[in-house]
Amino acid sequence: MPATRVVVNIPGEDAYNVRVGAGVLDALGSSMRGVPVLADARQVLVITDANVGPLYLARAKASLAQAGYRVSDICVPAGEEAKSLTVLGEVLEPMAALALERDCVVVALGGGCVGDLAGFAAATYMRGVQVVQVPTTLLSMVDSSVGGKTGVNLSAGKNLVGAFKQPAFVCADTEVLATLPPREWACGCGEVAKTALIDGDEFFFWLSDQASAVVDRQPDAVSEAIARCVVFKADVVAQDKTESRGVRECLNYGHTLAHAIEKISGYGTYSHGHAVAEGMRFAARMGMRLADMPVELAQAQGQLLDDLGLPELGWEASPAQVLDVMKRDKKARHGQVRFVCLHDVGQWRLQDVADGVILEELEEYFAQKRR
Ligand SMILES: NC(=O)c1ccc[n+]([C@@H]2O[C@H](COP(=O)([O-])OP(=O)(O)OC[C@H]3O[C@@H](n4cnc5c(N)ncnc54)[C@H](O)[C@@H]3O)[C@@H](O)[C@H]2O)c1
Ligand SMILES: O=C(O)C(=O)C[C@@H](O)[C@H](O)[C@H](O)COP(=O)(O)O
Ligand SMILES: [Zn+2]
Repeated sequence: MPATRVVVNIPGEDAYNVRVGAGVLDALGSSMRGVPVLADARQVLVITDANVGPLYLARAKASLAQAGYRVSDICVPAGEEAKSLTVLGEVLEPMAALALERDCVVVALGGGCVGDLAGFAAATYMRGVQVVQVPTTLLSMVDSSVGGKTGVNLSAGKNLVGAFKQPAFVCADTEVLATLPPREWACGCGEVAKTALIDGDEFFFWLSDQASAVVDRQPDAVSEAIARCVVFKADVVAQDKTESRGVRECLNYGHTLAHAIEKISGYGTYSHGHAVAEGMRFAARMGMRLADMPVELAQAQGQLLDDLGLPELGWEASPAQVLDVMKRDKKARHGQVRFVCLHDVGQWRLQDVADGVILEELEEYFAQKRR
């Protein structure tokens, strides 16, 4: 299957390409030379993690060196451990020690954790240098590498510090997905399902039909799922780059509970995508109670998640603690938690939910798990 290209054209930003295809990693350097803001750069810093580095760093570096870049690299811990202020410091100090100048380029080679950390390092080093995202997980190809949200976690909650920093280029080599463990595959499917549900009927029915092909990693289905997600996300971000116009919040469907699950259970216990899937199931409770979500839609969503290998999670916490963490969510206003609720596929609204209602629904949700 030939590589595909999606152009992300956000007002006020340089347009950038998302290149998706088998083997595109080997053309990373030459592709970057074709991007005007990267063409004259000399220094490249590749940031990767302890799992991805041994698998793909040599290939990335060879391609970059062949294109004439002087390449250094830094390896960070795998997973959420990398998304901390401590690790951010452990990246920024060596950047200065390497004497990287303002025209250097940071290349994020890894999943969403590397991408969020490296993007934030690029946003802050010398007040901002270019970043190229090279996503290596399904989740990062369908979601995190595009749109410019970067950042790290605080002990109070997920992604509580960060910056909007659009990449100059995104290089998604679908071949590297072959080494992705099954848990991480399902995790990516969580964000694919989210995107289909907020996009509309066409994507939702396609995904419902193709769920087993996606689970089995059939190349055509996987490439199509990635392309559909990127096209949709690019359109949303182009309308609302900084989530300030009431459009981008849709990408947060399922995330109100998801981020609470991730924080309370200890980052990394449940993957982000599994938490998002659970969060969509919980958001359906809110949707049915407060936002005209038909029960049939909640059932269809549940079926899709089951079919994608995302069963309900067996986690538990005190409702009061969950509510407390939810109040740190970036969608909350004046202490009021707000959920993205669906009233049809592709039709959503941001719903204020009273504390008492959240507590009641959490009680019932946990009670149902115990039955
Ligand atoms: N910025 C955004 O818009 C955005 C969007 C969605 C999610 N996120 C964030 O992304 C993070 C999750 O990203 P993720 O699911 O990619 O997790 P991740 O980065 O932790 O990667 C998952 C695991 O797979 C390993 N891995 C990565 N690529 C591999 C490969 N090709 N072969 C073998 N192993 C590989 C990693 O080392 C890690 O252990 C969360 O922190 C989430 O908050 C950000
Ligand atoms: O790009 C966005 O916008 C998203 O909300 C995508 C989400 O999948 C992603 O998890 C994001 O990091 C969540 O953002 P946050 O602002 O709630 O931290
Ligand atoms: Zn997410």
